[in-house]
Amino acid sequence: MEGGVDYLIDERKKAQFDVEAMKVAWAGSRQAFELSDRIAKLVANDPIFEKFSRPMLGRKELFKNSLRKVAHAWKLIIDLRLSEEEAKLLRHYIDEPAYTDLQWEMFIPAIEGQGTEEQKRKWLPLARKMQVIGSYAQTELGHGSNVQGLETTATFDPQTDEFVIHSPTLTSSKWWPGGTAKVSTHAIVYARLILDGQFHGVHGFIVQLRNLENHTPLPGITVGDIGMKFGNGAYNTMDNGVIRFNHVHIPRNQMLMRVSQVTREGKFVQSDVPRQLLYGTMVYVRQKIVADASKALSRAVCIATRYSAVRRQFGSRNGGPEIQVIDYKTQQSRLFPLLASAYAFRFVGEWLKWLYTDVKQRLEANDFSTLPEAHACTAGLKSLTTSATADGIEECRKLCGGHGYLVSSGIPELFATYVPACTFEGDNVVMMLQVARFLVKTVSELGYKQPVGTTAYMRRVTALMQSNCAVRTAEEWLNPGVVVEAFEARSTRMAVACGQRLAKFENPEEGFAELSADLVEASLAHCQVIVVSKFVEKLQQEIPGKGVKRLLEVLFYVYALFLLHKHQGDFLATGYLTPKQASLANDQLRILYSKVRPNAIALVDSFNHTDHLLSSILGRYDGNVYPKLYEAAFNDPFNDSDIADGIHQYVQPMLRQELHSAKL
Ligand SMILES: CCCCCCCC/C=C\CCC/C=C/C(=O)SCCNC(=O)CCNC(=O)[C@H](O)C(C)(C)COP(=O)(O)OP(=O)(O)OC[C@H]1O[C@@H](n2cnc3c(N)ncnc32)[C@H](O)[C@@H]1OP(=O)(O)O
Ligand SMILES: Cc1cc2nc3c(=O)[nH]c(=O)nc-3n(C[C@H](O)[C@H](O)[C@H](O)COP(=O)(O)OP(=O)(O)OC[C@H]3O[C@@H](n4cnc5c(N)ncnc54)[C@H](O)[C@@H]3O)c2cc1C
Repeated sequence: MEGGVDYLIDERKKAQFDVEAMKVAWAGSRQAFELSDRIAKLVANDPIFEKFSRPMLGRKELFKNSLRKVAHAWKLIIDLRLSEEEAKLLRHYIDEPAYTDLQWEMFIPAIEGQGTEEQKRKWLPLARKMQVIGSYAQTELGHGSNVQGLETTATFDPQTDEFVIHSPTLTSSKWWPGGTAKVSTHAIVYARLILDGQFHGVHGFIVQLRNLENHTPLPGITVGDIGMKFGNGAYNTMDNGVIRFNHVHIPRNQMLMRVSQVTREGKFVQSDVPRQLLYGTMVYVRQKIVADASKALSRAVCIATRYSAVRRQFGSRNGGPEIQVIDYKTQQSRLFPLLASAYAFRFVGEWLKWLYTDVKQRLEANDFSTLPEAHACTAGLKSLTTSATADGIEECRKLCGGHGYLVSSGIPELFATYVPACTFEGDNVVMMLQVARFLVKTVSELGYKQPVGTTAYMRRVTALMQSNCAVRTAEEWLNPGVVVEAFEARSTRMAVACGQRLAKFENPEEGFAELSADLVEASLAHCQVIVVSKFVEKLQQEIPGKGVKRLLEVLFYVYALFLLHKHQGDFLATGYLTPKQASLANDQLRILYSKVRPNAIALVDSFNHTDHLLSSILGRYDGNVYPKLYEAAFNDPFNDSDIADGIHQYVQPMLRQELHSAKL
């Protein structure tokens, strides 16, 4: 048999649940499913959005092609009168990082969150109609994580009622802002506010970068691209830029002034709004990144699962077919936890979106009480989900053996595009240290203040510190209460232990720095409590469709017990579990894998990914892998001719022993 078509047809027949209903559960609602299905097909059927050849293009061609796609998408948005939600889905399915990501996900949200009503009235309509194109210029050559360490200055000139934006050093050059090198006409530039020689913190300023008529940089602005990034194609469709300002004047009313204001006289006015709101755009994007993690992980898992069902190695009996690699327990123990993680991240992403919407409404009404919790959750979950997704994509590559390394598997480009998510919008370790600050504070207040929100479980600190797990059989692990309590006890014990060790330091900041590696582990444990609990909350809702809830329960246990197995050192060291109980959890995990196995293909079909989005021969819906791999090899432009450029010049002289006289 040449291809794998028959394997996937048989696999689909094994499903023990209603795949169409699972698609709805994955999408969140029937309406969400229909919307995204419609937009996915719109993109897949439009030849302008073709992306298979992307990794073969040179940088300039790649970039120009990306500009063409954006322009075509904008035309579709106008012609088809797409809503903002549909337009966002369109960008997602086009699947190409571009300046519009910054426009819609950073520039506009920054003005919405940090601008005054007057500023919003002026700038938002222009930006929403794409009459100005904006980016987010915070990071500099010398500082990214340490925002308070930024060096760009914004000095108020009372004579002209303007700010003077200046890059005083090489390291103050803005470095990384996407969309900036070649496209954006404006940027939100973060700079140190200087009034009458005094520093008043870092603030955001709307700075025009280019002439709107001819697109040339304005006087005093030096701008360019920072160079090729990791991987071919991938993030190289984006023009990440460097900007240097030489005393650039902007009107006073272009400082984003919701948090603090500068008066005509040059006086600094601090409103009741906390200064952390200046970081609000990052909170918004971190939440988006969490919601997006399941999309990226599910793509890789879909490819690896379909291919694992097609691929056969060893074990042929009496000349019969060999074993499908998906039937190897080792393959299942690597693949199925990732499949379960995709579902777990989907549900926690949905919850975080809800949390963010709630916080946003509160902030608009000047209620800042839930901001610290929102910051800790978005920072921690951004770190947890992106690290797990990046590692998961790479694991999927290995699960596909040698063919996974081919660009046509779709995995290398997915990995290269995804992996910077571990760094941008806050380095993942730096983000976990923010969670650690929040946890340390929570633990130190336990005696007199009831923890709320995602730390509410720590109200039961005494029970969680003293009681131990009661599981006696592998079957007893199939109880959501038992599983969640194990995660809560481990997290509480790790956080309290950190708190006790910190208390021994005279200088708390010194202690925090010394114990930071342990604090990051405690923060991860807390974030895992959130993911596990939100999965359970999802299962408590009504989930229609034959067998859908049962399968989601199986995936929940796979996710949680896999984590328990992976981190069993923590569970044992904190004394909540015995080695016997940890081993029983692992026994249960093996049983769960065999429950996932017949449903594996149907579970990845439920993501409803089009072949266009996957852009993968290994992950094709029809499983027709081998003929298509063979065909793609010979369609590669490198195979246009049997004799490659350079053969006559460099190889033939060697073969003929004529290298001494060859012109090299
Ligand atoms: C492939 C995935 C695709 C997903 C698609 C999504 C959309 C795509 C859109 C665009 C593509 C991405 C482009 C990338 C853009 C960028 O990367 S922009 C730059 C991002 N930069 C960062 O994230 C910098 C990280 N650093 C910081 O956030 C901060 O500097 C800090 C590390 C938090 C430290 O700040 P600072 O020194 O000022 O603060 P502290 O003294 O530590 O803390 C003071 C108190 O403030 C609290 N805090 C900090 N941050 C926040 C916040 N954001 N909100 C609320 N509160 C905050 C902190 O906890 C302290 O509180 P405490 O005093 O009570 O302890
Ligand atoms: C593809 C991409 C797109 C980007 N787009 C934008 C954009 O549009 N706009 C923008 O402004 N920026 C953008 N950035 C920049 C990005 O936000 C920063 O790179 C990021 O915030 C990390 O900061 P850094 O580079 O300074 O890392 P660093 O902080 O220098 O990190 C280096 C190492 O130091 C460690 N470290 C740093 N501080 C601490 C600490 N306190 N404790 C322990 N360890 C620490 C980190 O964990 C890391 O291992 C982009 C970056 C990338 C890769």
